[in-house]
Amino acid sequence: MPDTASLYLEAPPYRLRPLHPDDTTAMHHLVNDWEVVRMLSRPPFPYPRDLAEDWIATTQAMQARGEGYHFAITGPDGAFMGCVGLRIETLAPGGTRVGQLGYWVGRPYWGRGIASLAAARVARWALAHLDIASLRATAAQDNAASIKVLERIGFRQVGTRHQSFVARGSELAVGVFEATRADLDHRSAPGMPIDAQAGAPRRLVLVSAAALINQHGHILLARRPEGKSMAGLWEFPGGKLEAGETPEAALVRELREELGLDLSRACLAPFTFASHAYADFDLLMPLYICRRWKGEPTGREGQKLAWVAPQALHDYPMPAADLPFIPLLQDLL
Ligand SMILES: Nc1nc2c([nH]c(=O)n2[C@H]2C[C@H](O)[C@@H](COP(=O)(O)OP(=O)(O)OP(=O)(O)O)O2)c(=O)[nH]1
Ligand SMILES: [Mg+2]
Repeated sequence: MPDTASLYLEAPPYRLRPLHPDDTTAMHHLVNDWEVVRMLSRPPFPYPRDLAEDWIATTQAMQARGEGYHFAITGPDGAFMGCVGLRIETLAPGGTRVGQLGYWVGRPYWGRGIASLAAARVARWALAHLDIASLRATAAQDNAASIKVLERIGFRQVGTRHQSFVARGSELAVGVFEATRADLDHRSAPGMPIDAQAGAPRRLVLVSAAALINQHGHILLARRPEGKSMAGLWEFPGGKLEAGETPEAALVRELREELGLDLSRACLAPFTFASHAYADFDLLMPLYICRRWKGEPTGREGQKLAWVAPQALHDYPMPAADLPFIPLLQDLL
């Protein structure tokens, strides 16, 4: 299940919301169009109204079971313009969960970048809130518009295969695309040109983080919220040092801002550090152990929190820099 109750998303100037039986007429009208249907794999042409009704019911059932999330794309006036959604699939070997993304926009609304906005919004939402490692999508090789959408929002083509297209009565070659959190992070900074940092010297980012340990020997992890880089990964609470701040002062401030905790620098015991080269910066991050604080940790920035037993740390996907911490914490505890 998503870790947020809200399935009402903004993708300005458009809005996304769960599909509802009242959408049947508008949806049937827009999908029953050869130019739309021929690019979709499953619907036949002509597209009967019953199928629109069934599909809406299916999306509601999938959502209730946590198997998929499908949204109506609506205009500022509430007009129904298309759909975007994903189905969660478990890849056979290893059981990795991925989201299979799909979307379509009705012909009257083509050419406004709606699919890109809506698909990017749902992709970021899904990686931040669902337990999935990455997103997949396919696009027929003759569907240049859809391929452009995927590339624009950060998907990479990882292969090709054949898929049956019912309306066209044949198997067609489709491109298989993938996007990880890192792929989307490089595209998601609003208003920032993708190549803005090309040629700039590498940045060193200093971050202080804490392993808060409770009386049961469990460690507090926080899920990075949507809108931050690496959204959806579980981290040790903390944050960047401000100019002139010591690592301990920064951590005391961050734990107050992020978790509402009151603690003294004397409660922070240096434990180890991470030094990791990310694609676009180098991270240097001391990790402190903390066993005493005042207050009950609460996710003040909307982040989900979890107290995790040392042996379960591997079940919480973490930023690459944190992985060496896991055996060290398991040894300590
Ligand atoms: N806090 C924290 N950050 C981590 C961990 N692992 C890891 O790679 N990082 C990275 C993610 C970010 O690039 C950076 C910390 O940035 P942040 O976004 O939390 O910084 P902040 O709390 O100061 O937040 P902001 O004001 O910059 O939004 O360090 C971790 O375990 N804890
Ligand atoms: Mg932080």
